[in-house]
Amino acid sequence: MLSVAEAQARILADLVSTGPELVPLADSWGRIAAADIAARLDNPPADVSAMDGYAVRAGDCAPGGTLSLVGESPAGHPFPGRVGPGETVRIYTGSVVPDGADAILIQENAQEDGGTVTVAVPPGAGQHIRRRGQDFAVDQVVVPAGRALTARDIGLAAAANHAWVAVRRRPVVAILSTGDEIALPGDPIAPGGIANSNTPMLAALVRACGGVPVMLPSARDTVSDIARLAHGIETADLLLTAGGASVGRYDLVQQGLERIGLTVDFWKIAMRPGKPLMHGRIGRVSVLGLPGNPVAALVCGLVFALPAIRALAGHAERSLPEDVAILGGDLPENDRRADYLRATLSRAPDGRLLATAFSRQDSAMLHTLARSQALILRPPHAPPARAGEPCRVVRLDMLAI
Ligand SMILES: Nc1nc2c(c(=O)[nH]1)N[C@H]1C(S)=C(S)[C@@H](COP(=O)(O)OP(=O)(O)OC[C@H]3O[C@@H](n4cnc5c(N)ncnc54)[C@H](O)[C@@H]3O)O[C@H]1N2
Ligand code: MOO
Repeated sequence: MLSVAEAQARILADLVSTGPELVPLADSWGRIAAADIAARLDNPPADVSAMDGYAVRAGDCAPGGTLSLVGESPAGHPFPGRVGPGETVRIYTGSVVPDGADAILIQENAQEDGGTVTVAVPPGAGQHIRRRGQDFAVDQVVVPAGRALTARDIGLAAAANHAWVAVRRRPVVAILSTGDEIALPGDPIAPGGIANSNTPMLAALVRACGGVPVMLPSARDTVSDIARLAHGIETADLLLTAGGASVGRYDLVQQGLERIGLTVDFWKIAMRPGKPLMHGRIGRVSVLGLPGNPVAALVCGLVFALPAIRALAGHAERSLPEDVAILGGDLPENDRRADYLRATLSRAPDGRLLATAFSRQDSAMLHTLARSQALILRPPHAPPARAGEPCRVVRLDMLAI
């Protein structure tokens, strides 16, 4: 069986990011920059005042001295002249500093009377002046390609004079759940039936990764129904299936998809939950066959679909947030499958992060999954571990998934 790292590498190996599209800057939140965004101007575009007061020549200012007021520089209306010896110009926060001036005398430290300004406390040279380009300079990259735009990036790109930005097209991810027993949530559940939790859960995961989920109707456990529902999948960027991945008589996802051209890259990995994971391709579309047990579907979704969707979306950051914690309880020796244990997080008295695994790790138990703040990572063949020992965790509490 393949290791988790090998499986991840093979899934990512041939994924190509989607192409760019232009969107209005204000609509670009959470989108992935398709190219570096470079400043179209210096910011500030000129030397400007950081305070309301008077533009002066610092050398002319002495306590009790007077200056002659020769004009005004309101924001957006720069003073056209020059501040000569013994002169000053009224100025405001954000206004352009006139030529000749080299400091701002704040108005609390001055007294204006007619055409004269009396200095109470002189400013130091350069004081209260924001220099041209001190925030960023023209042509400087302010948002690098591959970054998911935040509100702060949008403010920055706007300041850099961009109205539109090139972002990656969101990858379209089709989701196909299989199983005679599954019904739409809210519908009557027949005897032996179960509400379909995987499809809406995976759709939310896709959306959180920056993709556009397309929820296909669920397939019955027949080769023909699976092939029928996945027909035409070539227009998607990725197909996620859930269920029918294991070895039972009715686990028919591979056979169903083979009818429409699936070639399998690998099947089964050394991971718990998630052993029957399958990866393959139908034409240009990558296929991830997730196990049906909902916890296995979601954990495999995090470990394999998340980096794949982020790669398709052109996201520079593809890995899950990890941390080191100390174990809140003893753990037994592990077998050959990498284990992902649902756990809560708290703080030990010394402030260290404490990860405590739920006692039951059945991969059908969604309630413990929803309550988990972390997944404790147990490498294959890990020896028994005692409470207080360090462990690696995936920080589910840092993912809005
Ligand atoms: N003899 C063996 N049996 C199993 C093995 C094995 O190696 N040998 N592997 C086990 C592991 S590990 C897993 S995980 C499951 C995966 O099975 P499938 O992917 O074939 O999933 P199903 O059999 O279709 O369903 C499993 C379970 O999950 C429920 N389910 C399925 N789809 C949904 C859905 N959309 N929403 C909610 N619940 C769903 C389904 O009713 C089953 O209870 O196989 C083990 N068996
Ligand atoms: O993926 Mo299965 O859940 O390992 O039980």
